[in-house]
Amino acid sequence: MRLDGVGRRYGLRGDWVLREVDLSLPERSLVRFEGGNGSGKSTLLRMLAGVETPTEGQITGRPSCGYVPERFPATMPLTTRGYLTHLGRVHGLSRTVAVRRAGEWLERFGAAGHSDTPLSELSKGTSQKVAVTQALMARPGLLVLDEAWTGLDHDARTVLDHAVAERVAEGATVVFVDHDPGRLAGASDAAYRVEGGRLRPVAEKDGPRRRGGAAGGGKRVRVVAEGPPGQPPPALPASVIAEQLPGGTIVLTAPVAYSDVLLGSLLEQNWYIRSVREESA
Ligand SMILES: Nc1ncnc2c1ncn2[C@@H]1O[C@H](COP(=O)(O)OP(=O)(O)OP(=O)(O)O)[C@@H](O)[C@H]1O
Repeated sequence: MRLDGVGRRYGLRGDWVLREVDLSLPERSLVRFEGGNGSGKSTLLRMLAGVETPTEGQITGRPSCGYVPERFPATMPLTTRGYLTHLGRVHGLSRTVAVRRAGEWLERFGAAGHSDTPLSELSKGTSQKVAVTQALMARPGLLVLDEAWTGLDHDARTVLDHAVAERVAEGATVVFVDHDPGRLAGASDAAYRVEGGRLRPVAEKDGPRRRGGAAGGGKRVRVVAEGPPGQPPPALPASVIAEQLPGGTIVLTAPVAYSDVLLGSLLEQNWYIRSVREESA
């Protein structure tokens, strides 16, 4: 997906919120946006999600998109299940698959007990779980998360971290804004700051340690694994470093957020895990 000369202002004579944004968002990558209040982060994410059109410039190559807006409009007269089934259908899922996926995600987020609750009666946190679920259900190629962790309890935040890692490992582009600078630390492949109506890359804080790396340190896991003869390692996000040793052994270092997904995909492809160790940043 690409942005070329993208700009946005509200109204014909309004000030430009953003201008001259040129940006490439590769597949299988996690990209962080930061900036002060009112700098234009949500405006940028709305354009990425396609719910708002740039005033100038072009966005091309947008894959199917799941979007968690900063404020979730829980005003429809539907139950959680009814709403998620409806949204799943909008995203092109069959009714059966939509019901199943909604159930699975609500279970993961610890909100399965609220399937029959009207949206208007949900607590703020549960409502946020529904907002995140509707974005994840259709396994989108682009996931846009605007402060999506806000309001979630600790366990649900961890589930969302893992869900992000799963999407990236499956080849999606995930873009996010979060007020916590430690969110998904070390896992981002790129980071940008919105300031003064412009977008600029954030310099790496930990040097050229990681290929494709970006801002943030963060804990990493080191996995030593042996693959079936001749089999290449699974496709991995750029923030996972793979070092191939003679004899089919591979040493992978990955952000902690990716550890479950990484181990899962190695085991699925019949790799033998020799050791897993946490490394400090
Ligand atoms: N629908 C709108 N109509 C007019 N102005 C808008 C609209 N949406 C956003 N703006 C203006 O655009 C600017 C950027 O807002 P935006 O919400 O994108 O910032 P943000 O970086 O996400 O802020 P925050 O961190 O506070 O959420 C602000 O000056 C805001 O007032």
